[in-house]
Amino acid sequence: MADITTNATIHSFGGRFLKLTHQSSTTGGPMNFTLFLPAGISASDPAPLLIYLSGLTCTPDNVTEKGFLHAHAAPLKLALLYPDTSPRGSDHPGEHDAWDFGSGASFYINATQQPWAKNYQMETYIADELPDVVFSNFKELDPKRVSISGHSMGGHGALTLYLKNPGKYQSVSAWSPIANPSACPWGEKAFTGYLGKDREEWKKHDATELVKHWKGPLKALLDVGTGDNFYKQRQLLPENFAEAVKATSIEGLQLRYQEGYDHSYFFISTFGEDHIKHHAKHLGLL
Ligand SMILES: N[C@@H](CCC(=O)N[C@@H](CS)C(=O)NCC(=O)O)C(=O)O
Repeated sequence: MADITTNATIHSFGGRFLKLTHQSSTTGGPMNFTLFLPAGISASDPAPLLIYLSGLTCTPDNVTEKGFLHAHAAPLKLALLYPDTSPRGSDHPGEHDAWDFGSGASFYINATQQPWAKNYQMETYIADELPDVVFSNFKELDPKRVSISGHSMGGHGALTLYLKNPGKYQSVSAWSPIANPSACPWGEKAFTGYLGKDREEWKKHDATELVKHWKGPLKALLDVGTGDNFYKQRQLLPENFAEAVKATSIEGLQLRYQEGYDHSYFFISTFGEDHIKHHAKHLGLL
């Protein structure tokens, strides 16, 4: 593990969290991520991997400490990868001033506008570089069985990476995803800053637009809380995604509205078991 630093090893539910840092060639600096390795996996019996992309303001610690996804993943021998939400080593003008843009708010896209284009290359980082680093260093993980999930901005990341890369992920799930970023204030701000003003470019990074071109079943589980203030403020727009799917012949979307639940990790942890089982089924564990 020459190019990865282990900052902490934490035992939980029979497995281990590894809090790790590596030097990324894609983002040009140090990147943190956390890996959960269940007990009883080995190079001869490798575990599939579920990637979880976090939401605005988060580091890998929020889900590690409050998501409890690993409690359900451990007995199924499903490994979990929690990447960071943006590069951390830079200091562009305004990068740390707002909680919904810049650090902690990459939107998991490759920025084309300066200065962000220099290192906010999170799509390539999450889709290509980080899995390569993980699978080359952890032979107890199976590179052929990978699924993706996320929360809020991370739900947008999970849906768009799944839709942009047919066959790369076995299944997708999201809690409270930003499902139509071109049409909500968070997405408009981020896409203008990272991609510029051309709304045609935005469509390439918007799940509600991308899904119109999807072929085959979706293998998607989405949960949204009806008590979520960001849902009420029309930042998430899952209904637009559902309408886009309905206009096609695509099957396999499970969109559930959970009465009274908010945007927090109380919501994520409550439905974590359902999401883990959804992925476990598509990854051949159930
Ligand atoms: N900072 C924002 C809230 C940001 C927020 O809710 N972030 C979500 C993701 S979109 C989150 O998971 N926050 C971290 C946490 O709850 O642990 C505010 O004050 O309204």
